[in-house]
Amino acid sequence: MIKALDLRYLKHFFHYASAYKKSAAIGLAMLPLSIATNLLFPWFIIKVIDNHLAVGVYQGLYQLIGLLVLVLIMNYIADAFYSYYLRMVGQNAVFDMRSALFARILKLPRSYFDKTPTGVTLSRLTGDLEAIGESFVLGMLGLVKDSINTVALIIMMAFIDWQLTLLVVLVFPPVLYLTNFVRKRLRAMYQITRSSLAKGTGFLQEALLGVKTVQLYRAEQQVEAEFLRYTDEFKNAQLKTNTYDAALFSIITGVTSITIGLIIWYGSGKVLQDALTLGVLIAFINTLEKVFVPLRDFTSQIASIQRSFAAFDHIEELFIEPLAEQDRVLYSIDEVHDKLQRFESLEFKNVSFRYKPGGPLVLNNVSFSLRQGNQLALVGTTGSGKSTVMRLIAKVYQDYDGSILLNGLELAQIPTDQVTPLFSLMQQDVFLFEQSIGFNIALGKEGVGPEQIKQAAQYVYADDFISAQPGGYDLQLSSNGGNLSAGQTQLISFARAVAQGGQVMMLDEATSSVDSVTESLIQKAISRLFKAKTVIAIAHRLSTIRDSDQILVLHQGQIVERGNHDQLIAQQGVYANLLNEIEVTDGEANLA
Ligand SMILES: Nc1ncnc2c1ncn2[C@@H]1O[C@H](COP(=O)(O)OP(=O)(O)OP(=O)(O)O)[C@@H](O)[C@H]1O
Repeated sequence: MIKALDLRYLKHFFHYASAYKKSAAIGLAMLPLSIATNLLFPWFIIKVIDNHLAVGVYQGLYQLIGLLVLVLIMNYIADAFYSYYLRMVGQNAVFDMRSALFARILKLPRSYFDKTPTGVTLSRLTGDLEAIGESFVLGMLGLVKDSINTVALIIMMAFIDWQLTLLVVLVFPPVLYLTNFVRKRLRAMYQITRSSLAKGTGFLQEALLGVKTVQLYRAEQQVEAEFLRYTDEFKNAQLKTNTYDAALFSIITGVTSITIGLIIWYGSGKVLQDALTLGVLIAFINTLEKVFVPLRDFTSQIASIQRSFAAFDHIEELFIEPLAEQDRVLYSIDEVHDKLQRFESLEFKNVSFRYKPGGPLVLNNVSFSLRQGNQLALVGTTGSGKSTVMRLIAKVYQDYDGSILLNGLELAQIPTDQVTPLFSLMQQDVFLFEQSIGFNIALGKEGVGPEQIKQAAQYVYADDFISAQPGGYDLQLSSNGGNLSAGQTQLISFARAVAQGGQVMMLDEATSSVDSVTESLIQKAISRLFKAKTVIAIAHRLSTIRDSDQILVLHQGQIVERGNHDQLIAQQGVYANLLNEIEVTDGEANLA
């Protein structure tokens, strides 16, 4: 009943469960005990009725009942241990799977995050894994125990009376056919519920992250309507699955009742003809309940397992999503380690790039070079490809055409962890975690102590404002630096880049204007960096551009002009036009 495809999904689950073999062994060892004690029960009924009650012999009856109670207690204990240990294994496996998946997600390439909404990934790690922990583990435990119990009980019933057993067994094929029929529809429905739940969670997360914007623009009703659209999809799919579940449950219950009625009718006739003892008939009816209850439960167990297979589908997608450096031919660390101790040069040779196969060319035949100690500015209209150049250097995307040489080595073939220490990046769209200022400055740099954090902040003139905060470097930031001004956020981003300690500073200058005091601090920090480091800057400030050795003017992914400020002004081309469009703020010019 479980397809080969499904078994492939289970591979990961069993891999993680195999770490808990001991507990699994204890749990499984309880199964034979549970089944044996279960089988003994009808035997006791036959003995009590036929040897004692029906013939009026009380001698030995109490001992028999005592034994019966003992067997029942053992049955309960075996069942409890079976569930406890195997559930523990299941939950531990799910816990380990979540940790492994989270670690894996952190290593996925940016293209994965481009195509997958955050909420979808979030719901994989929460809802889908919970579905596996609950639906799969509990469903499986019940299914395994009930299946073995049912087969054992049927064999025992056949020994007691094969004709009555045949009557029972004849009902099985249509019941199983029906179960399978509904099961297929249920699986499709569970797919829809799980993916609409994921989309809804994604939307919820985005709306909560952007709640300040929603309130500011009075977009509450619009956002609420959108959320209802997602919940409606989920609700409708859920209602359909409930209908299938309920239909299946009542059909099986009906079939059970009819079969029990037939057995009573047929069995009573045999008892009256002395072809069957009363004890056997009562034991038979009692056992029948034990066979049909699991048969009925099979459907809900299977439904539960179906639910988890939809979740396994999603989890498997995460397991097979290629990692950033998977299947790439890389230099060995020994080959490149010594060559990358110092930044010497970076060269783009006819580099072209598209974000998606078949998508538009975002960089088209870009060539330039940068030597140690130089400052390179990238300017151009919005969408011209400036950030893309930075992303390629930072190895955020690696599938470029042409060649990018770092110290003469092909960038795509250098393991990322050998490249990143050379570069420090100051992002325009900085993300600050709800942690201390110190944590945010030292992000990703283990071993950076308070002294170095302070030095980094001093370097970019951020120390004064940080020290003036209540708690100083220990001030806890609210969501994405909500308790800081835009300028302060930029200064922290700047300090973060300096704390990274890279030899090449990549600056993605913010376009948003800040107050004049912060602006002058940023200017001072940039000119300090220009004197000390190799810099690649996406430049919007005229001062940054003017101080650069080389300016590349990008337009629709191509370098249309290059040179220093004076040379480009003299050309009276695109650059000069761009400068004409500048917005003059407080005597300082910014390129839009
Ligand atoms: N993740 C992405 N997936 C697909 N296309 C993208 C992606 N990121 C950027 N683009 C596209 O690539 C082009 C260049 O984008 P890029 O961010 O490099 O421009 P930019 O010059 O830095 O612009 P800006 O000055 O506005 O930041 C744009 O047309 C943009 O729409």
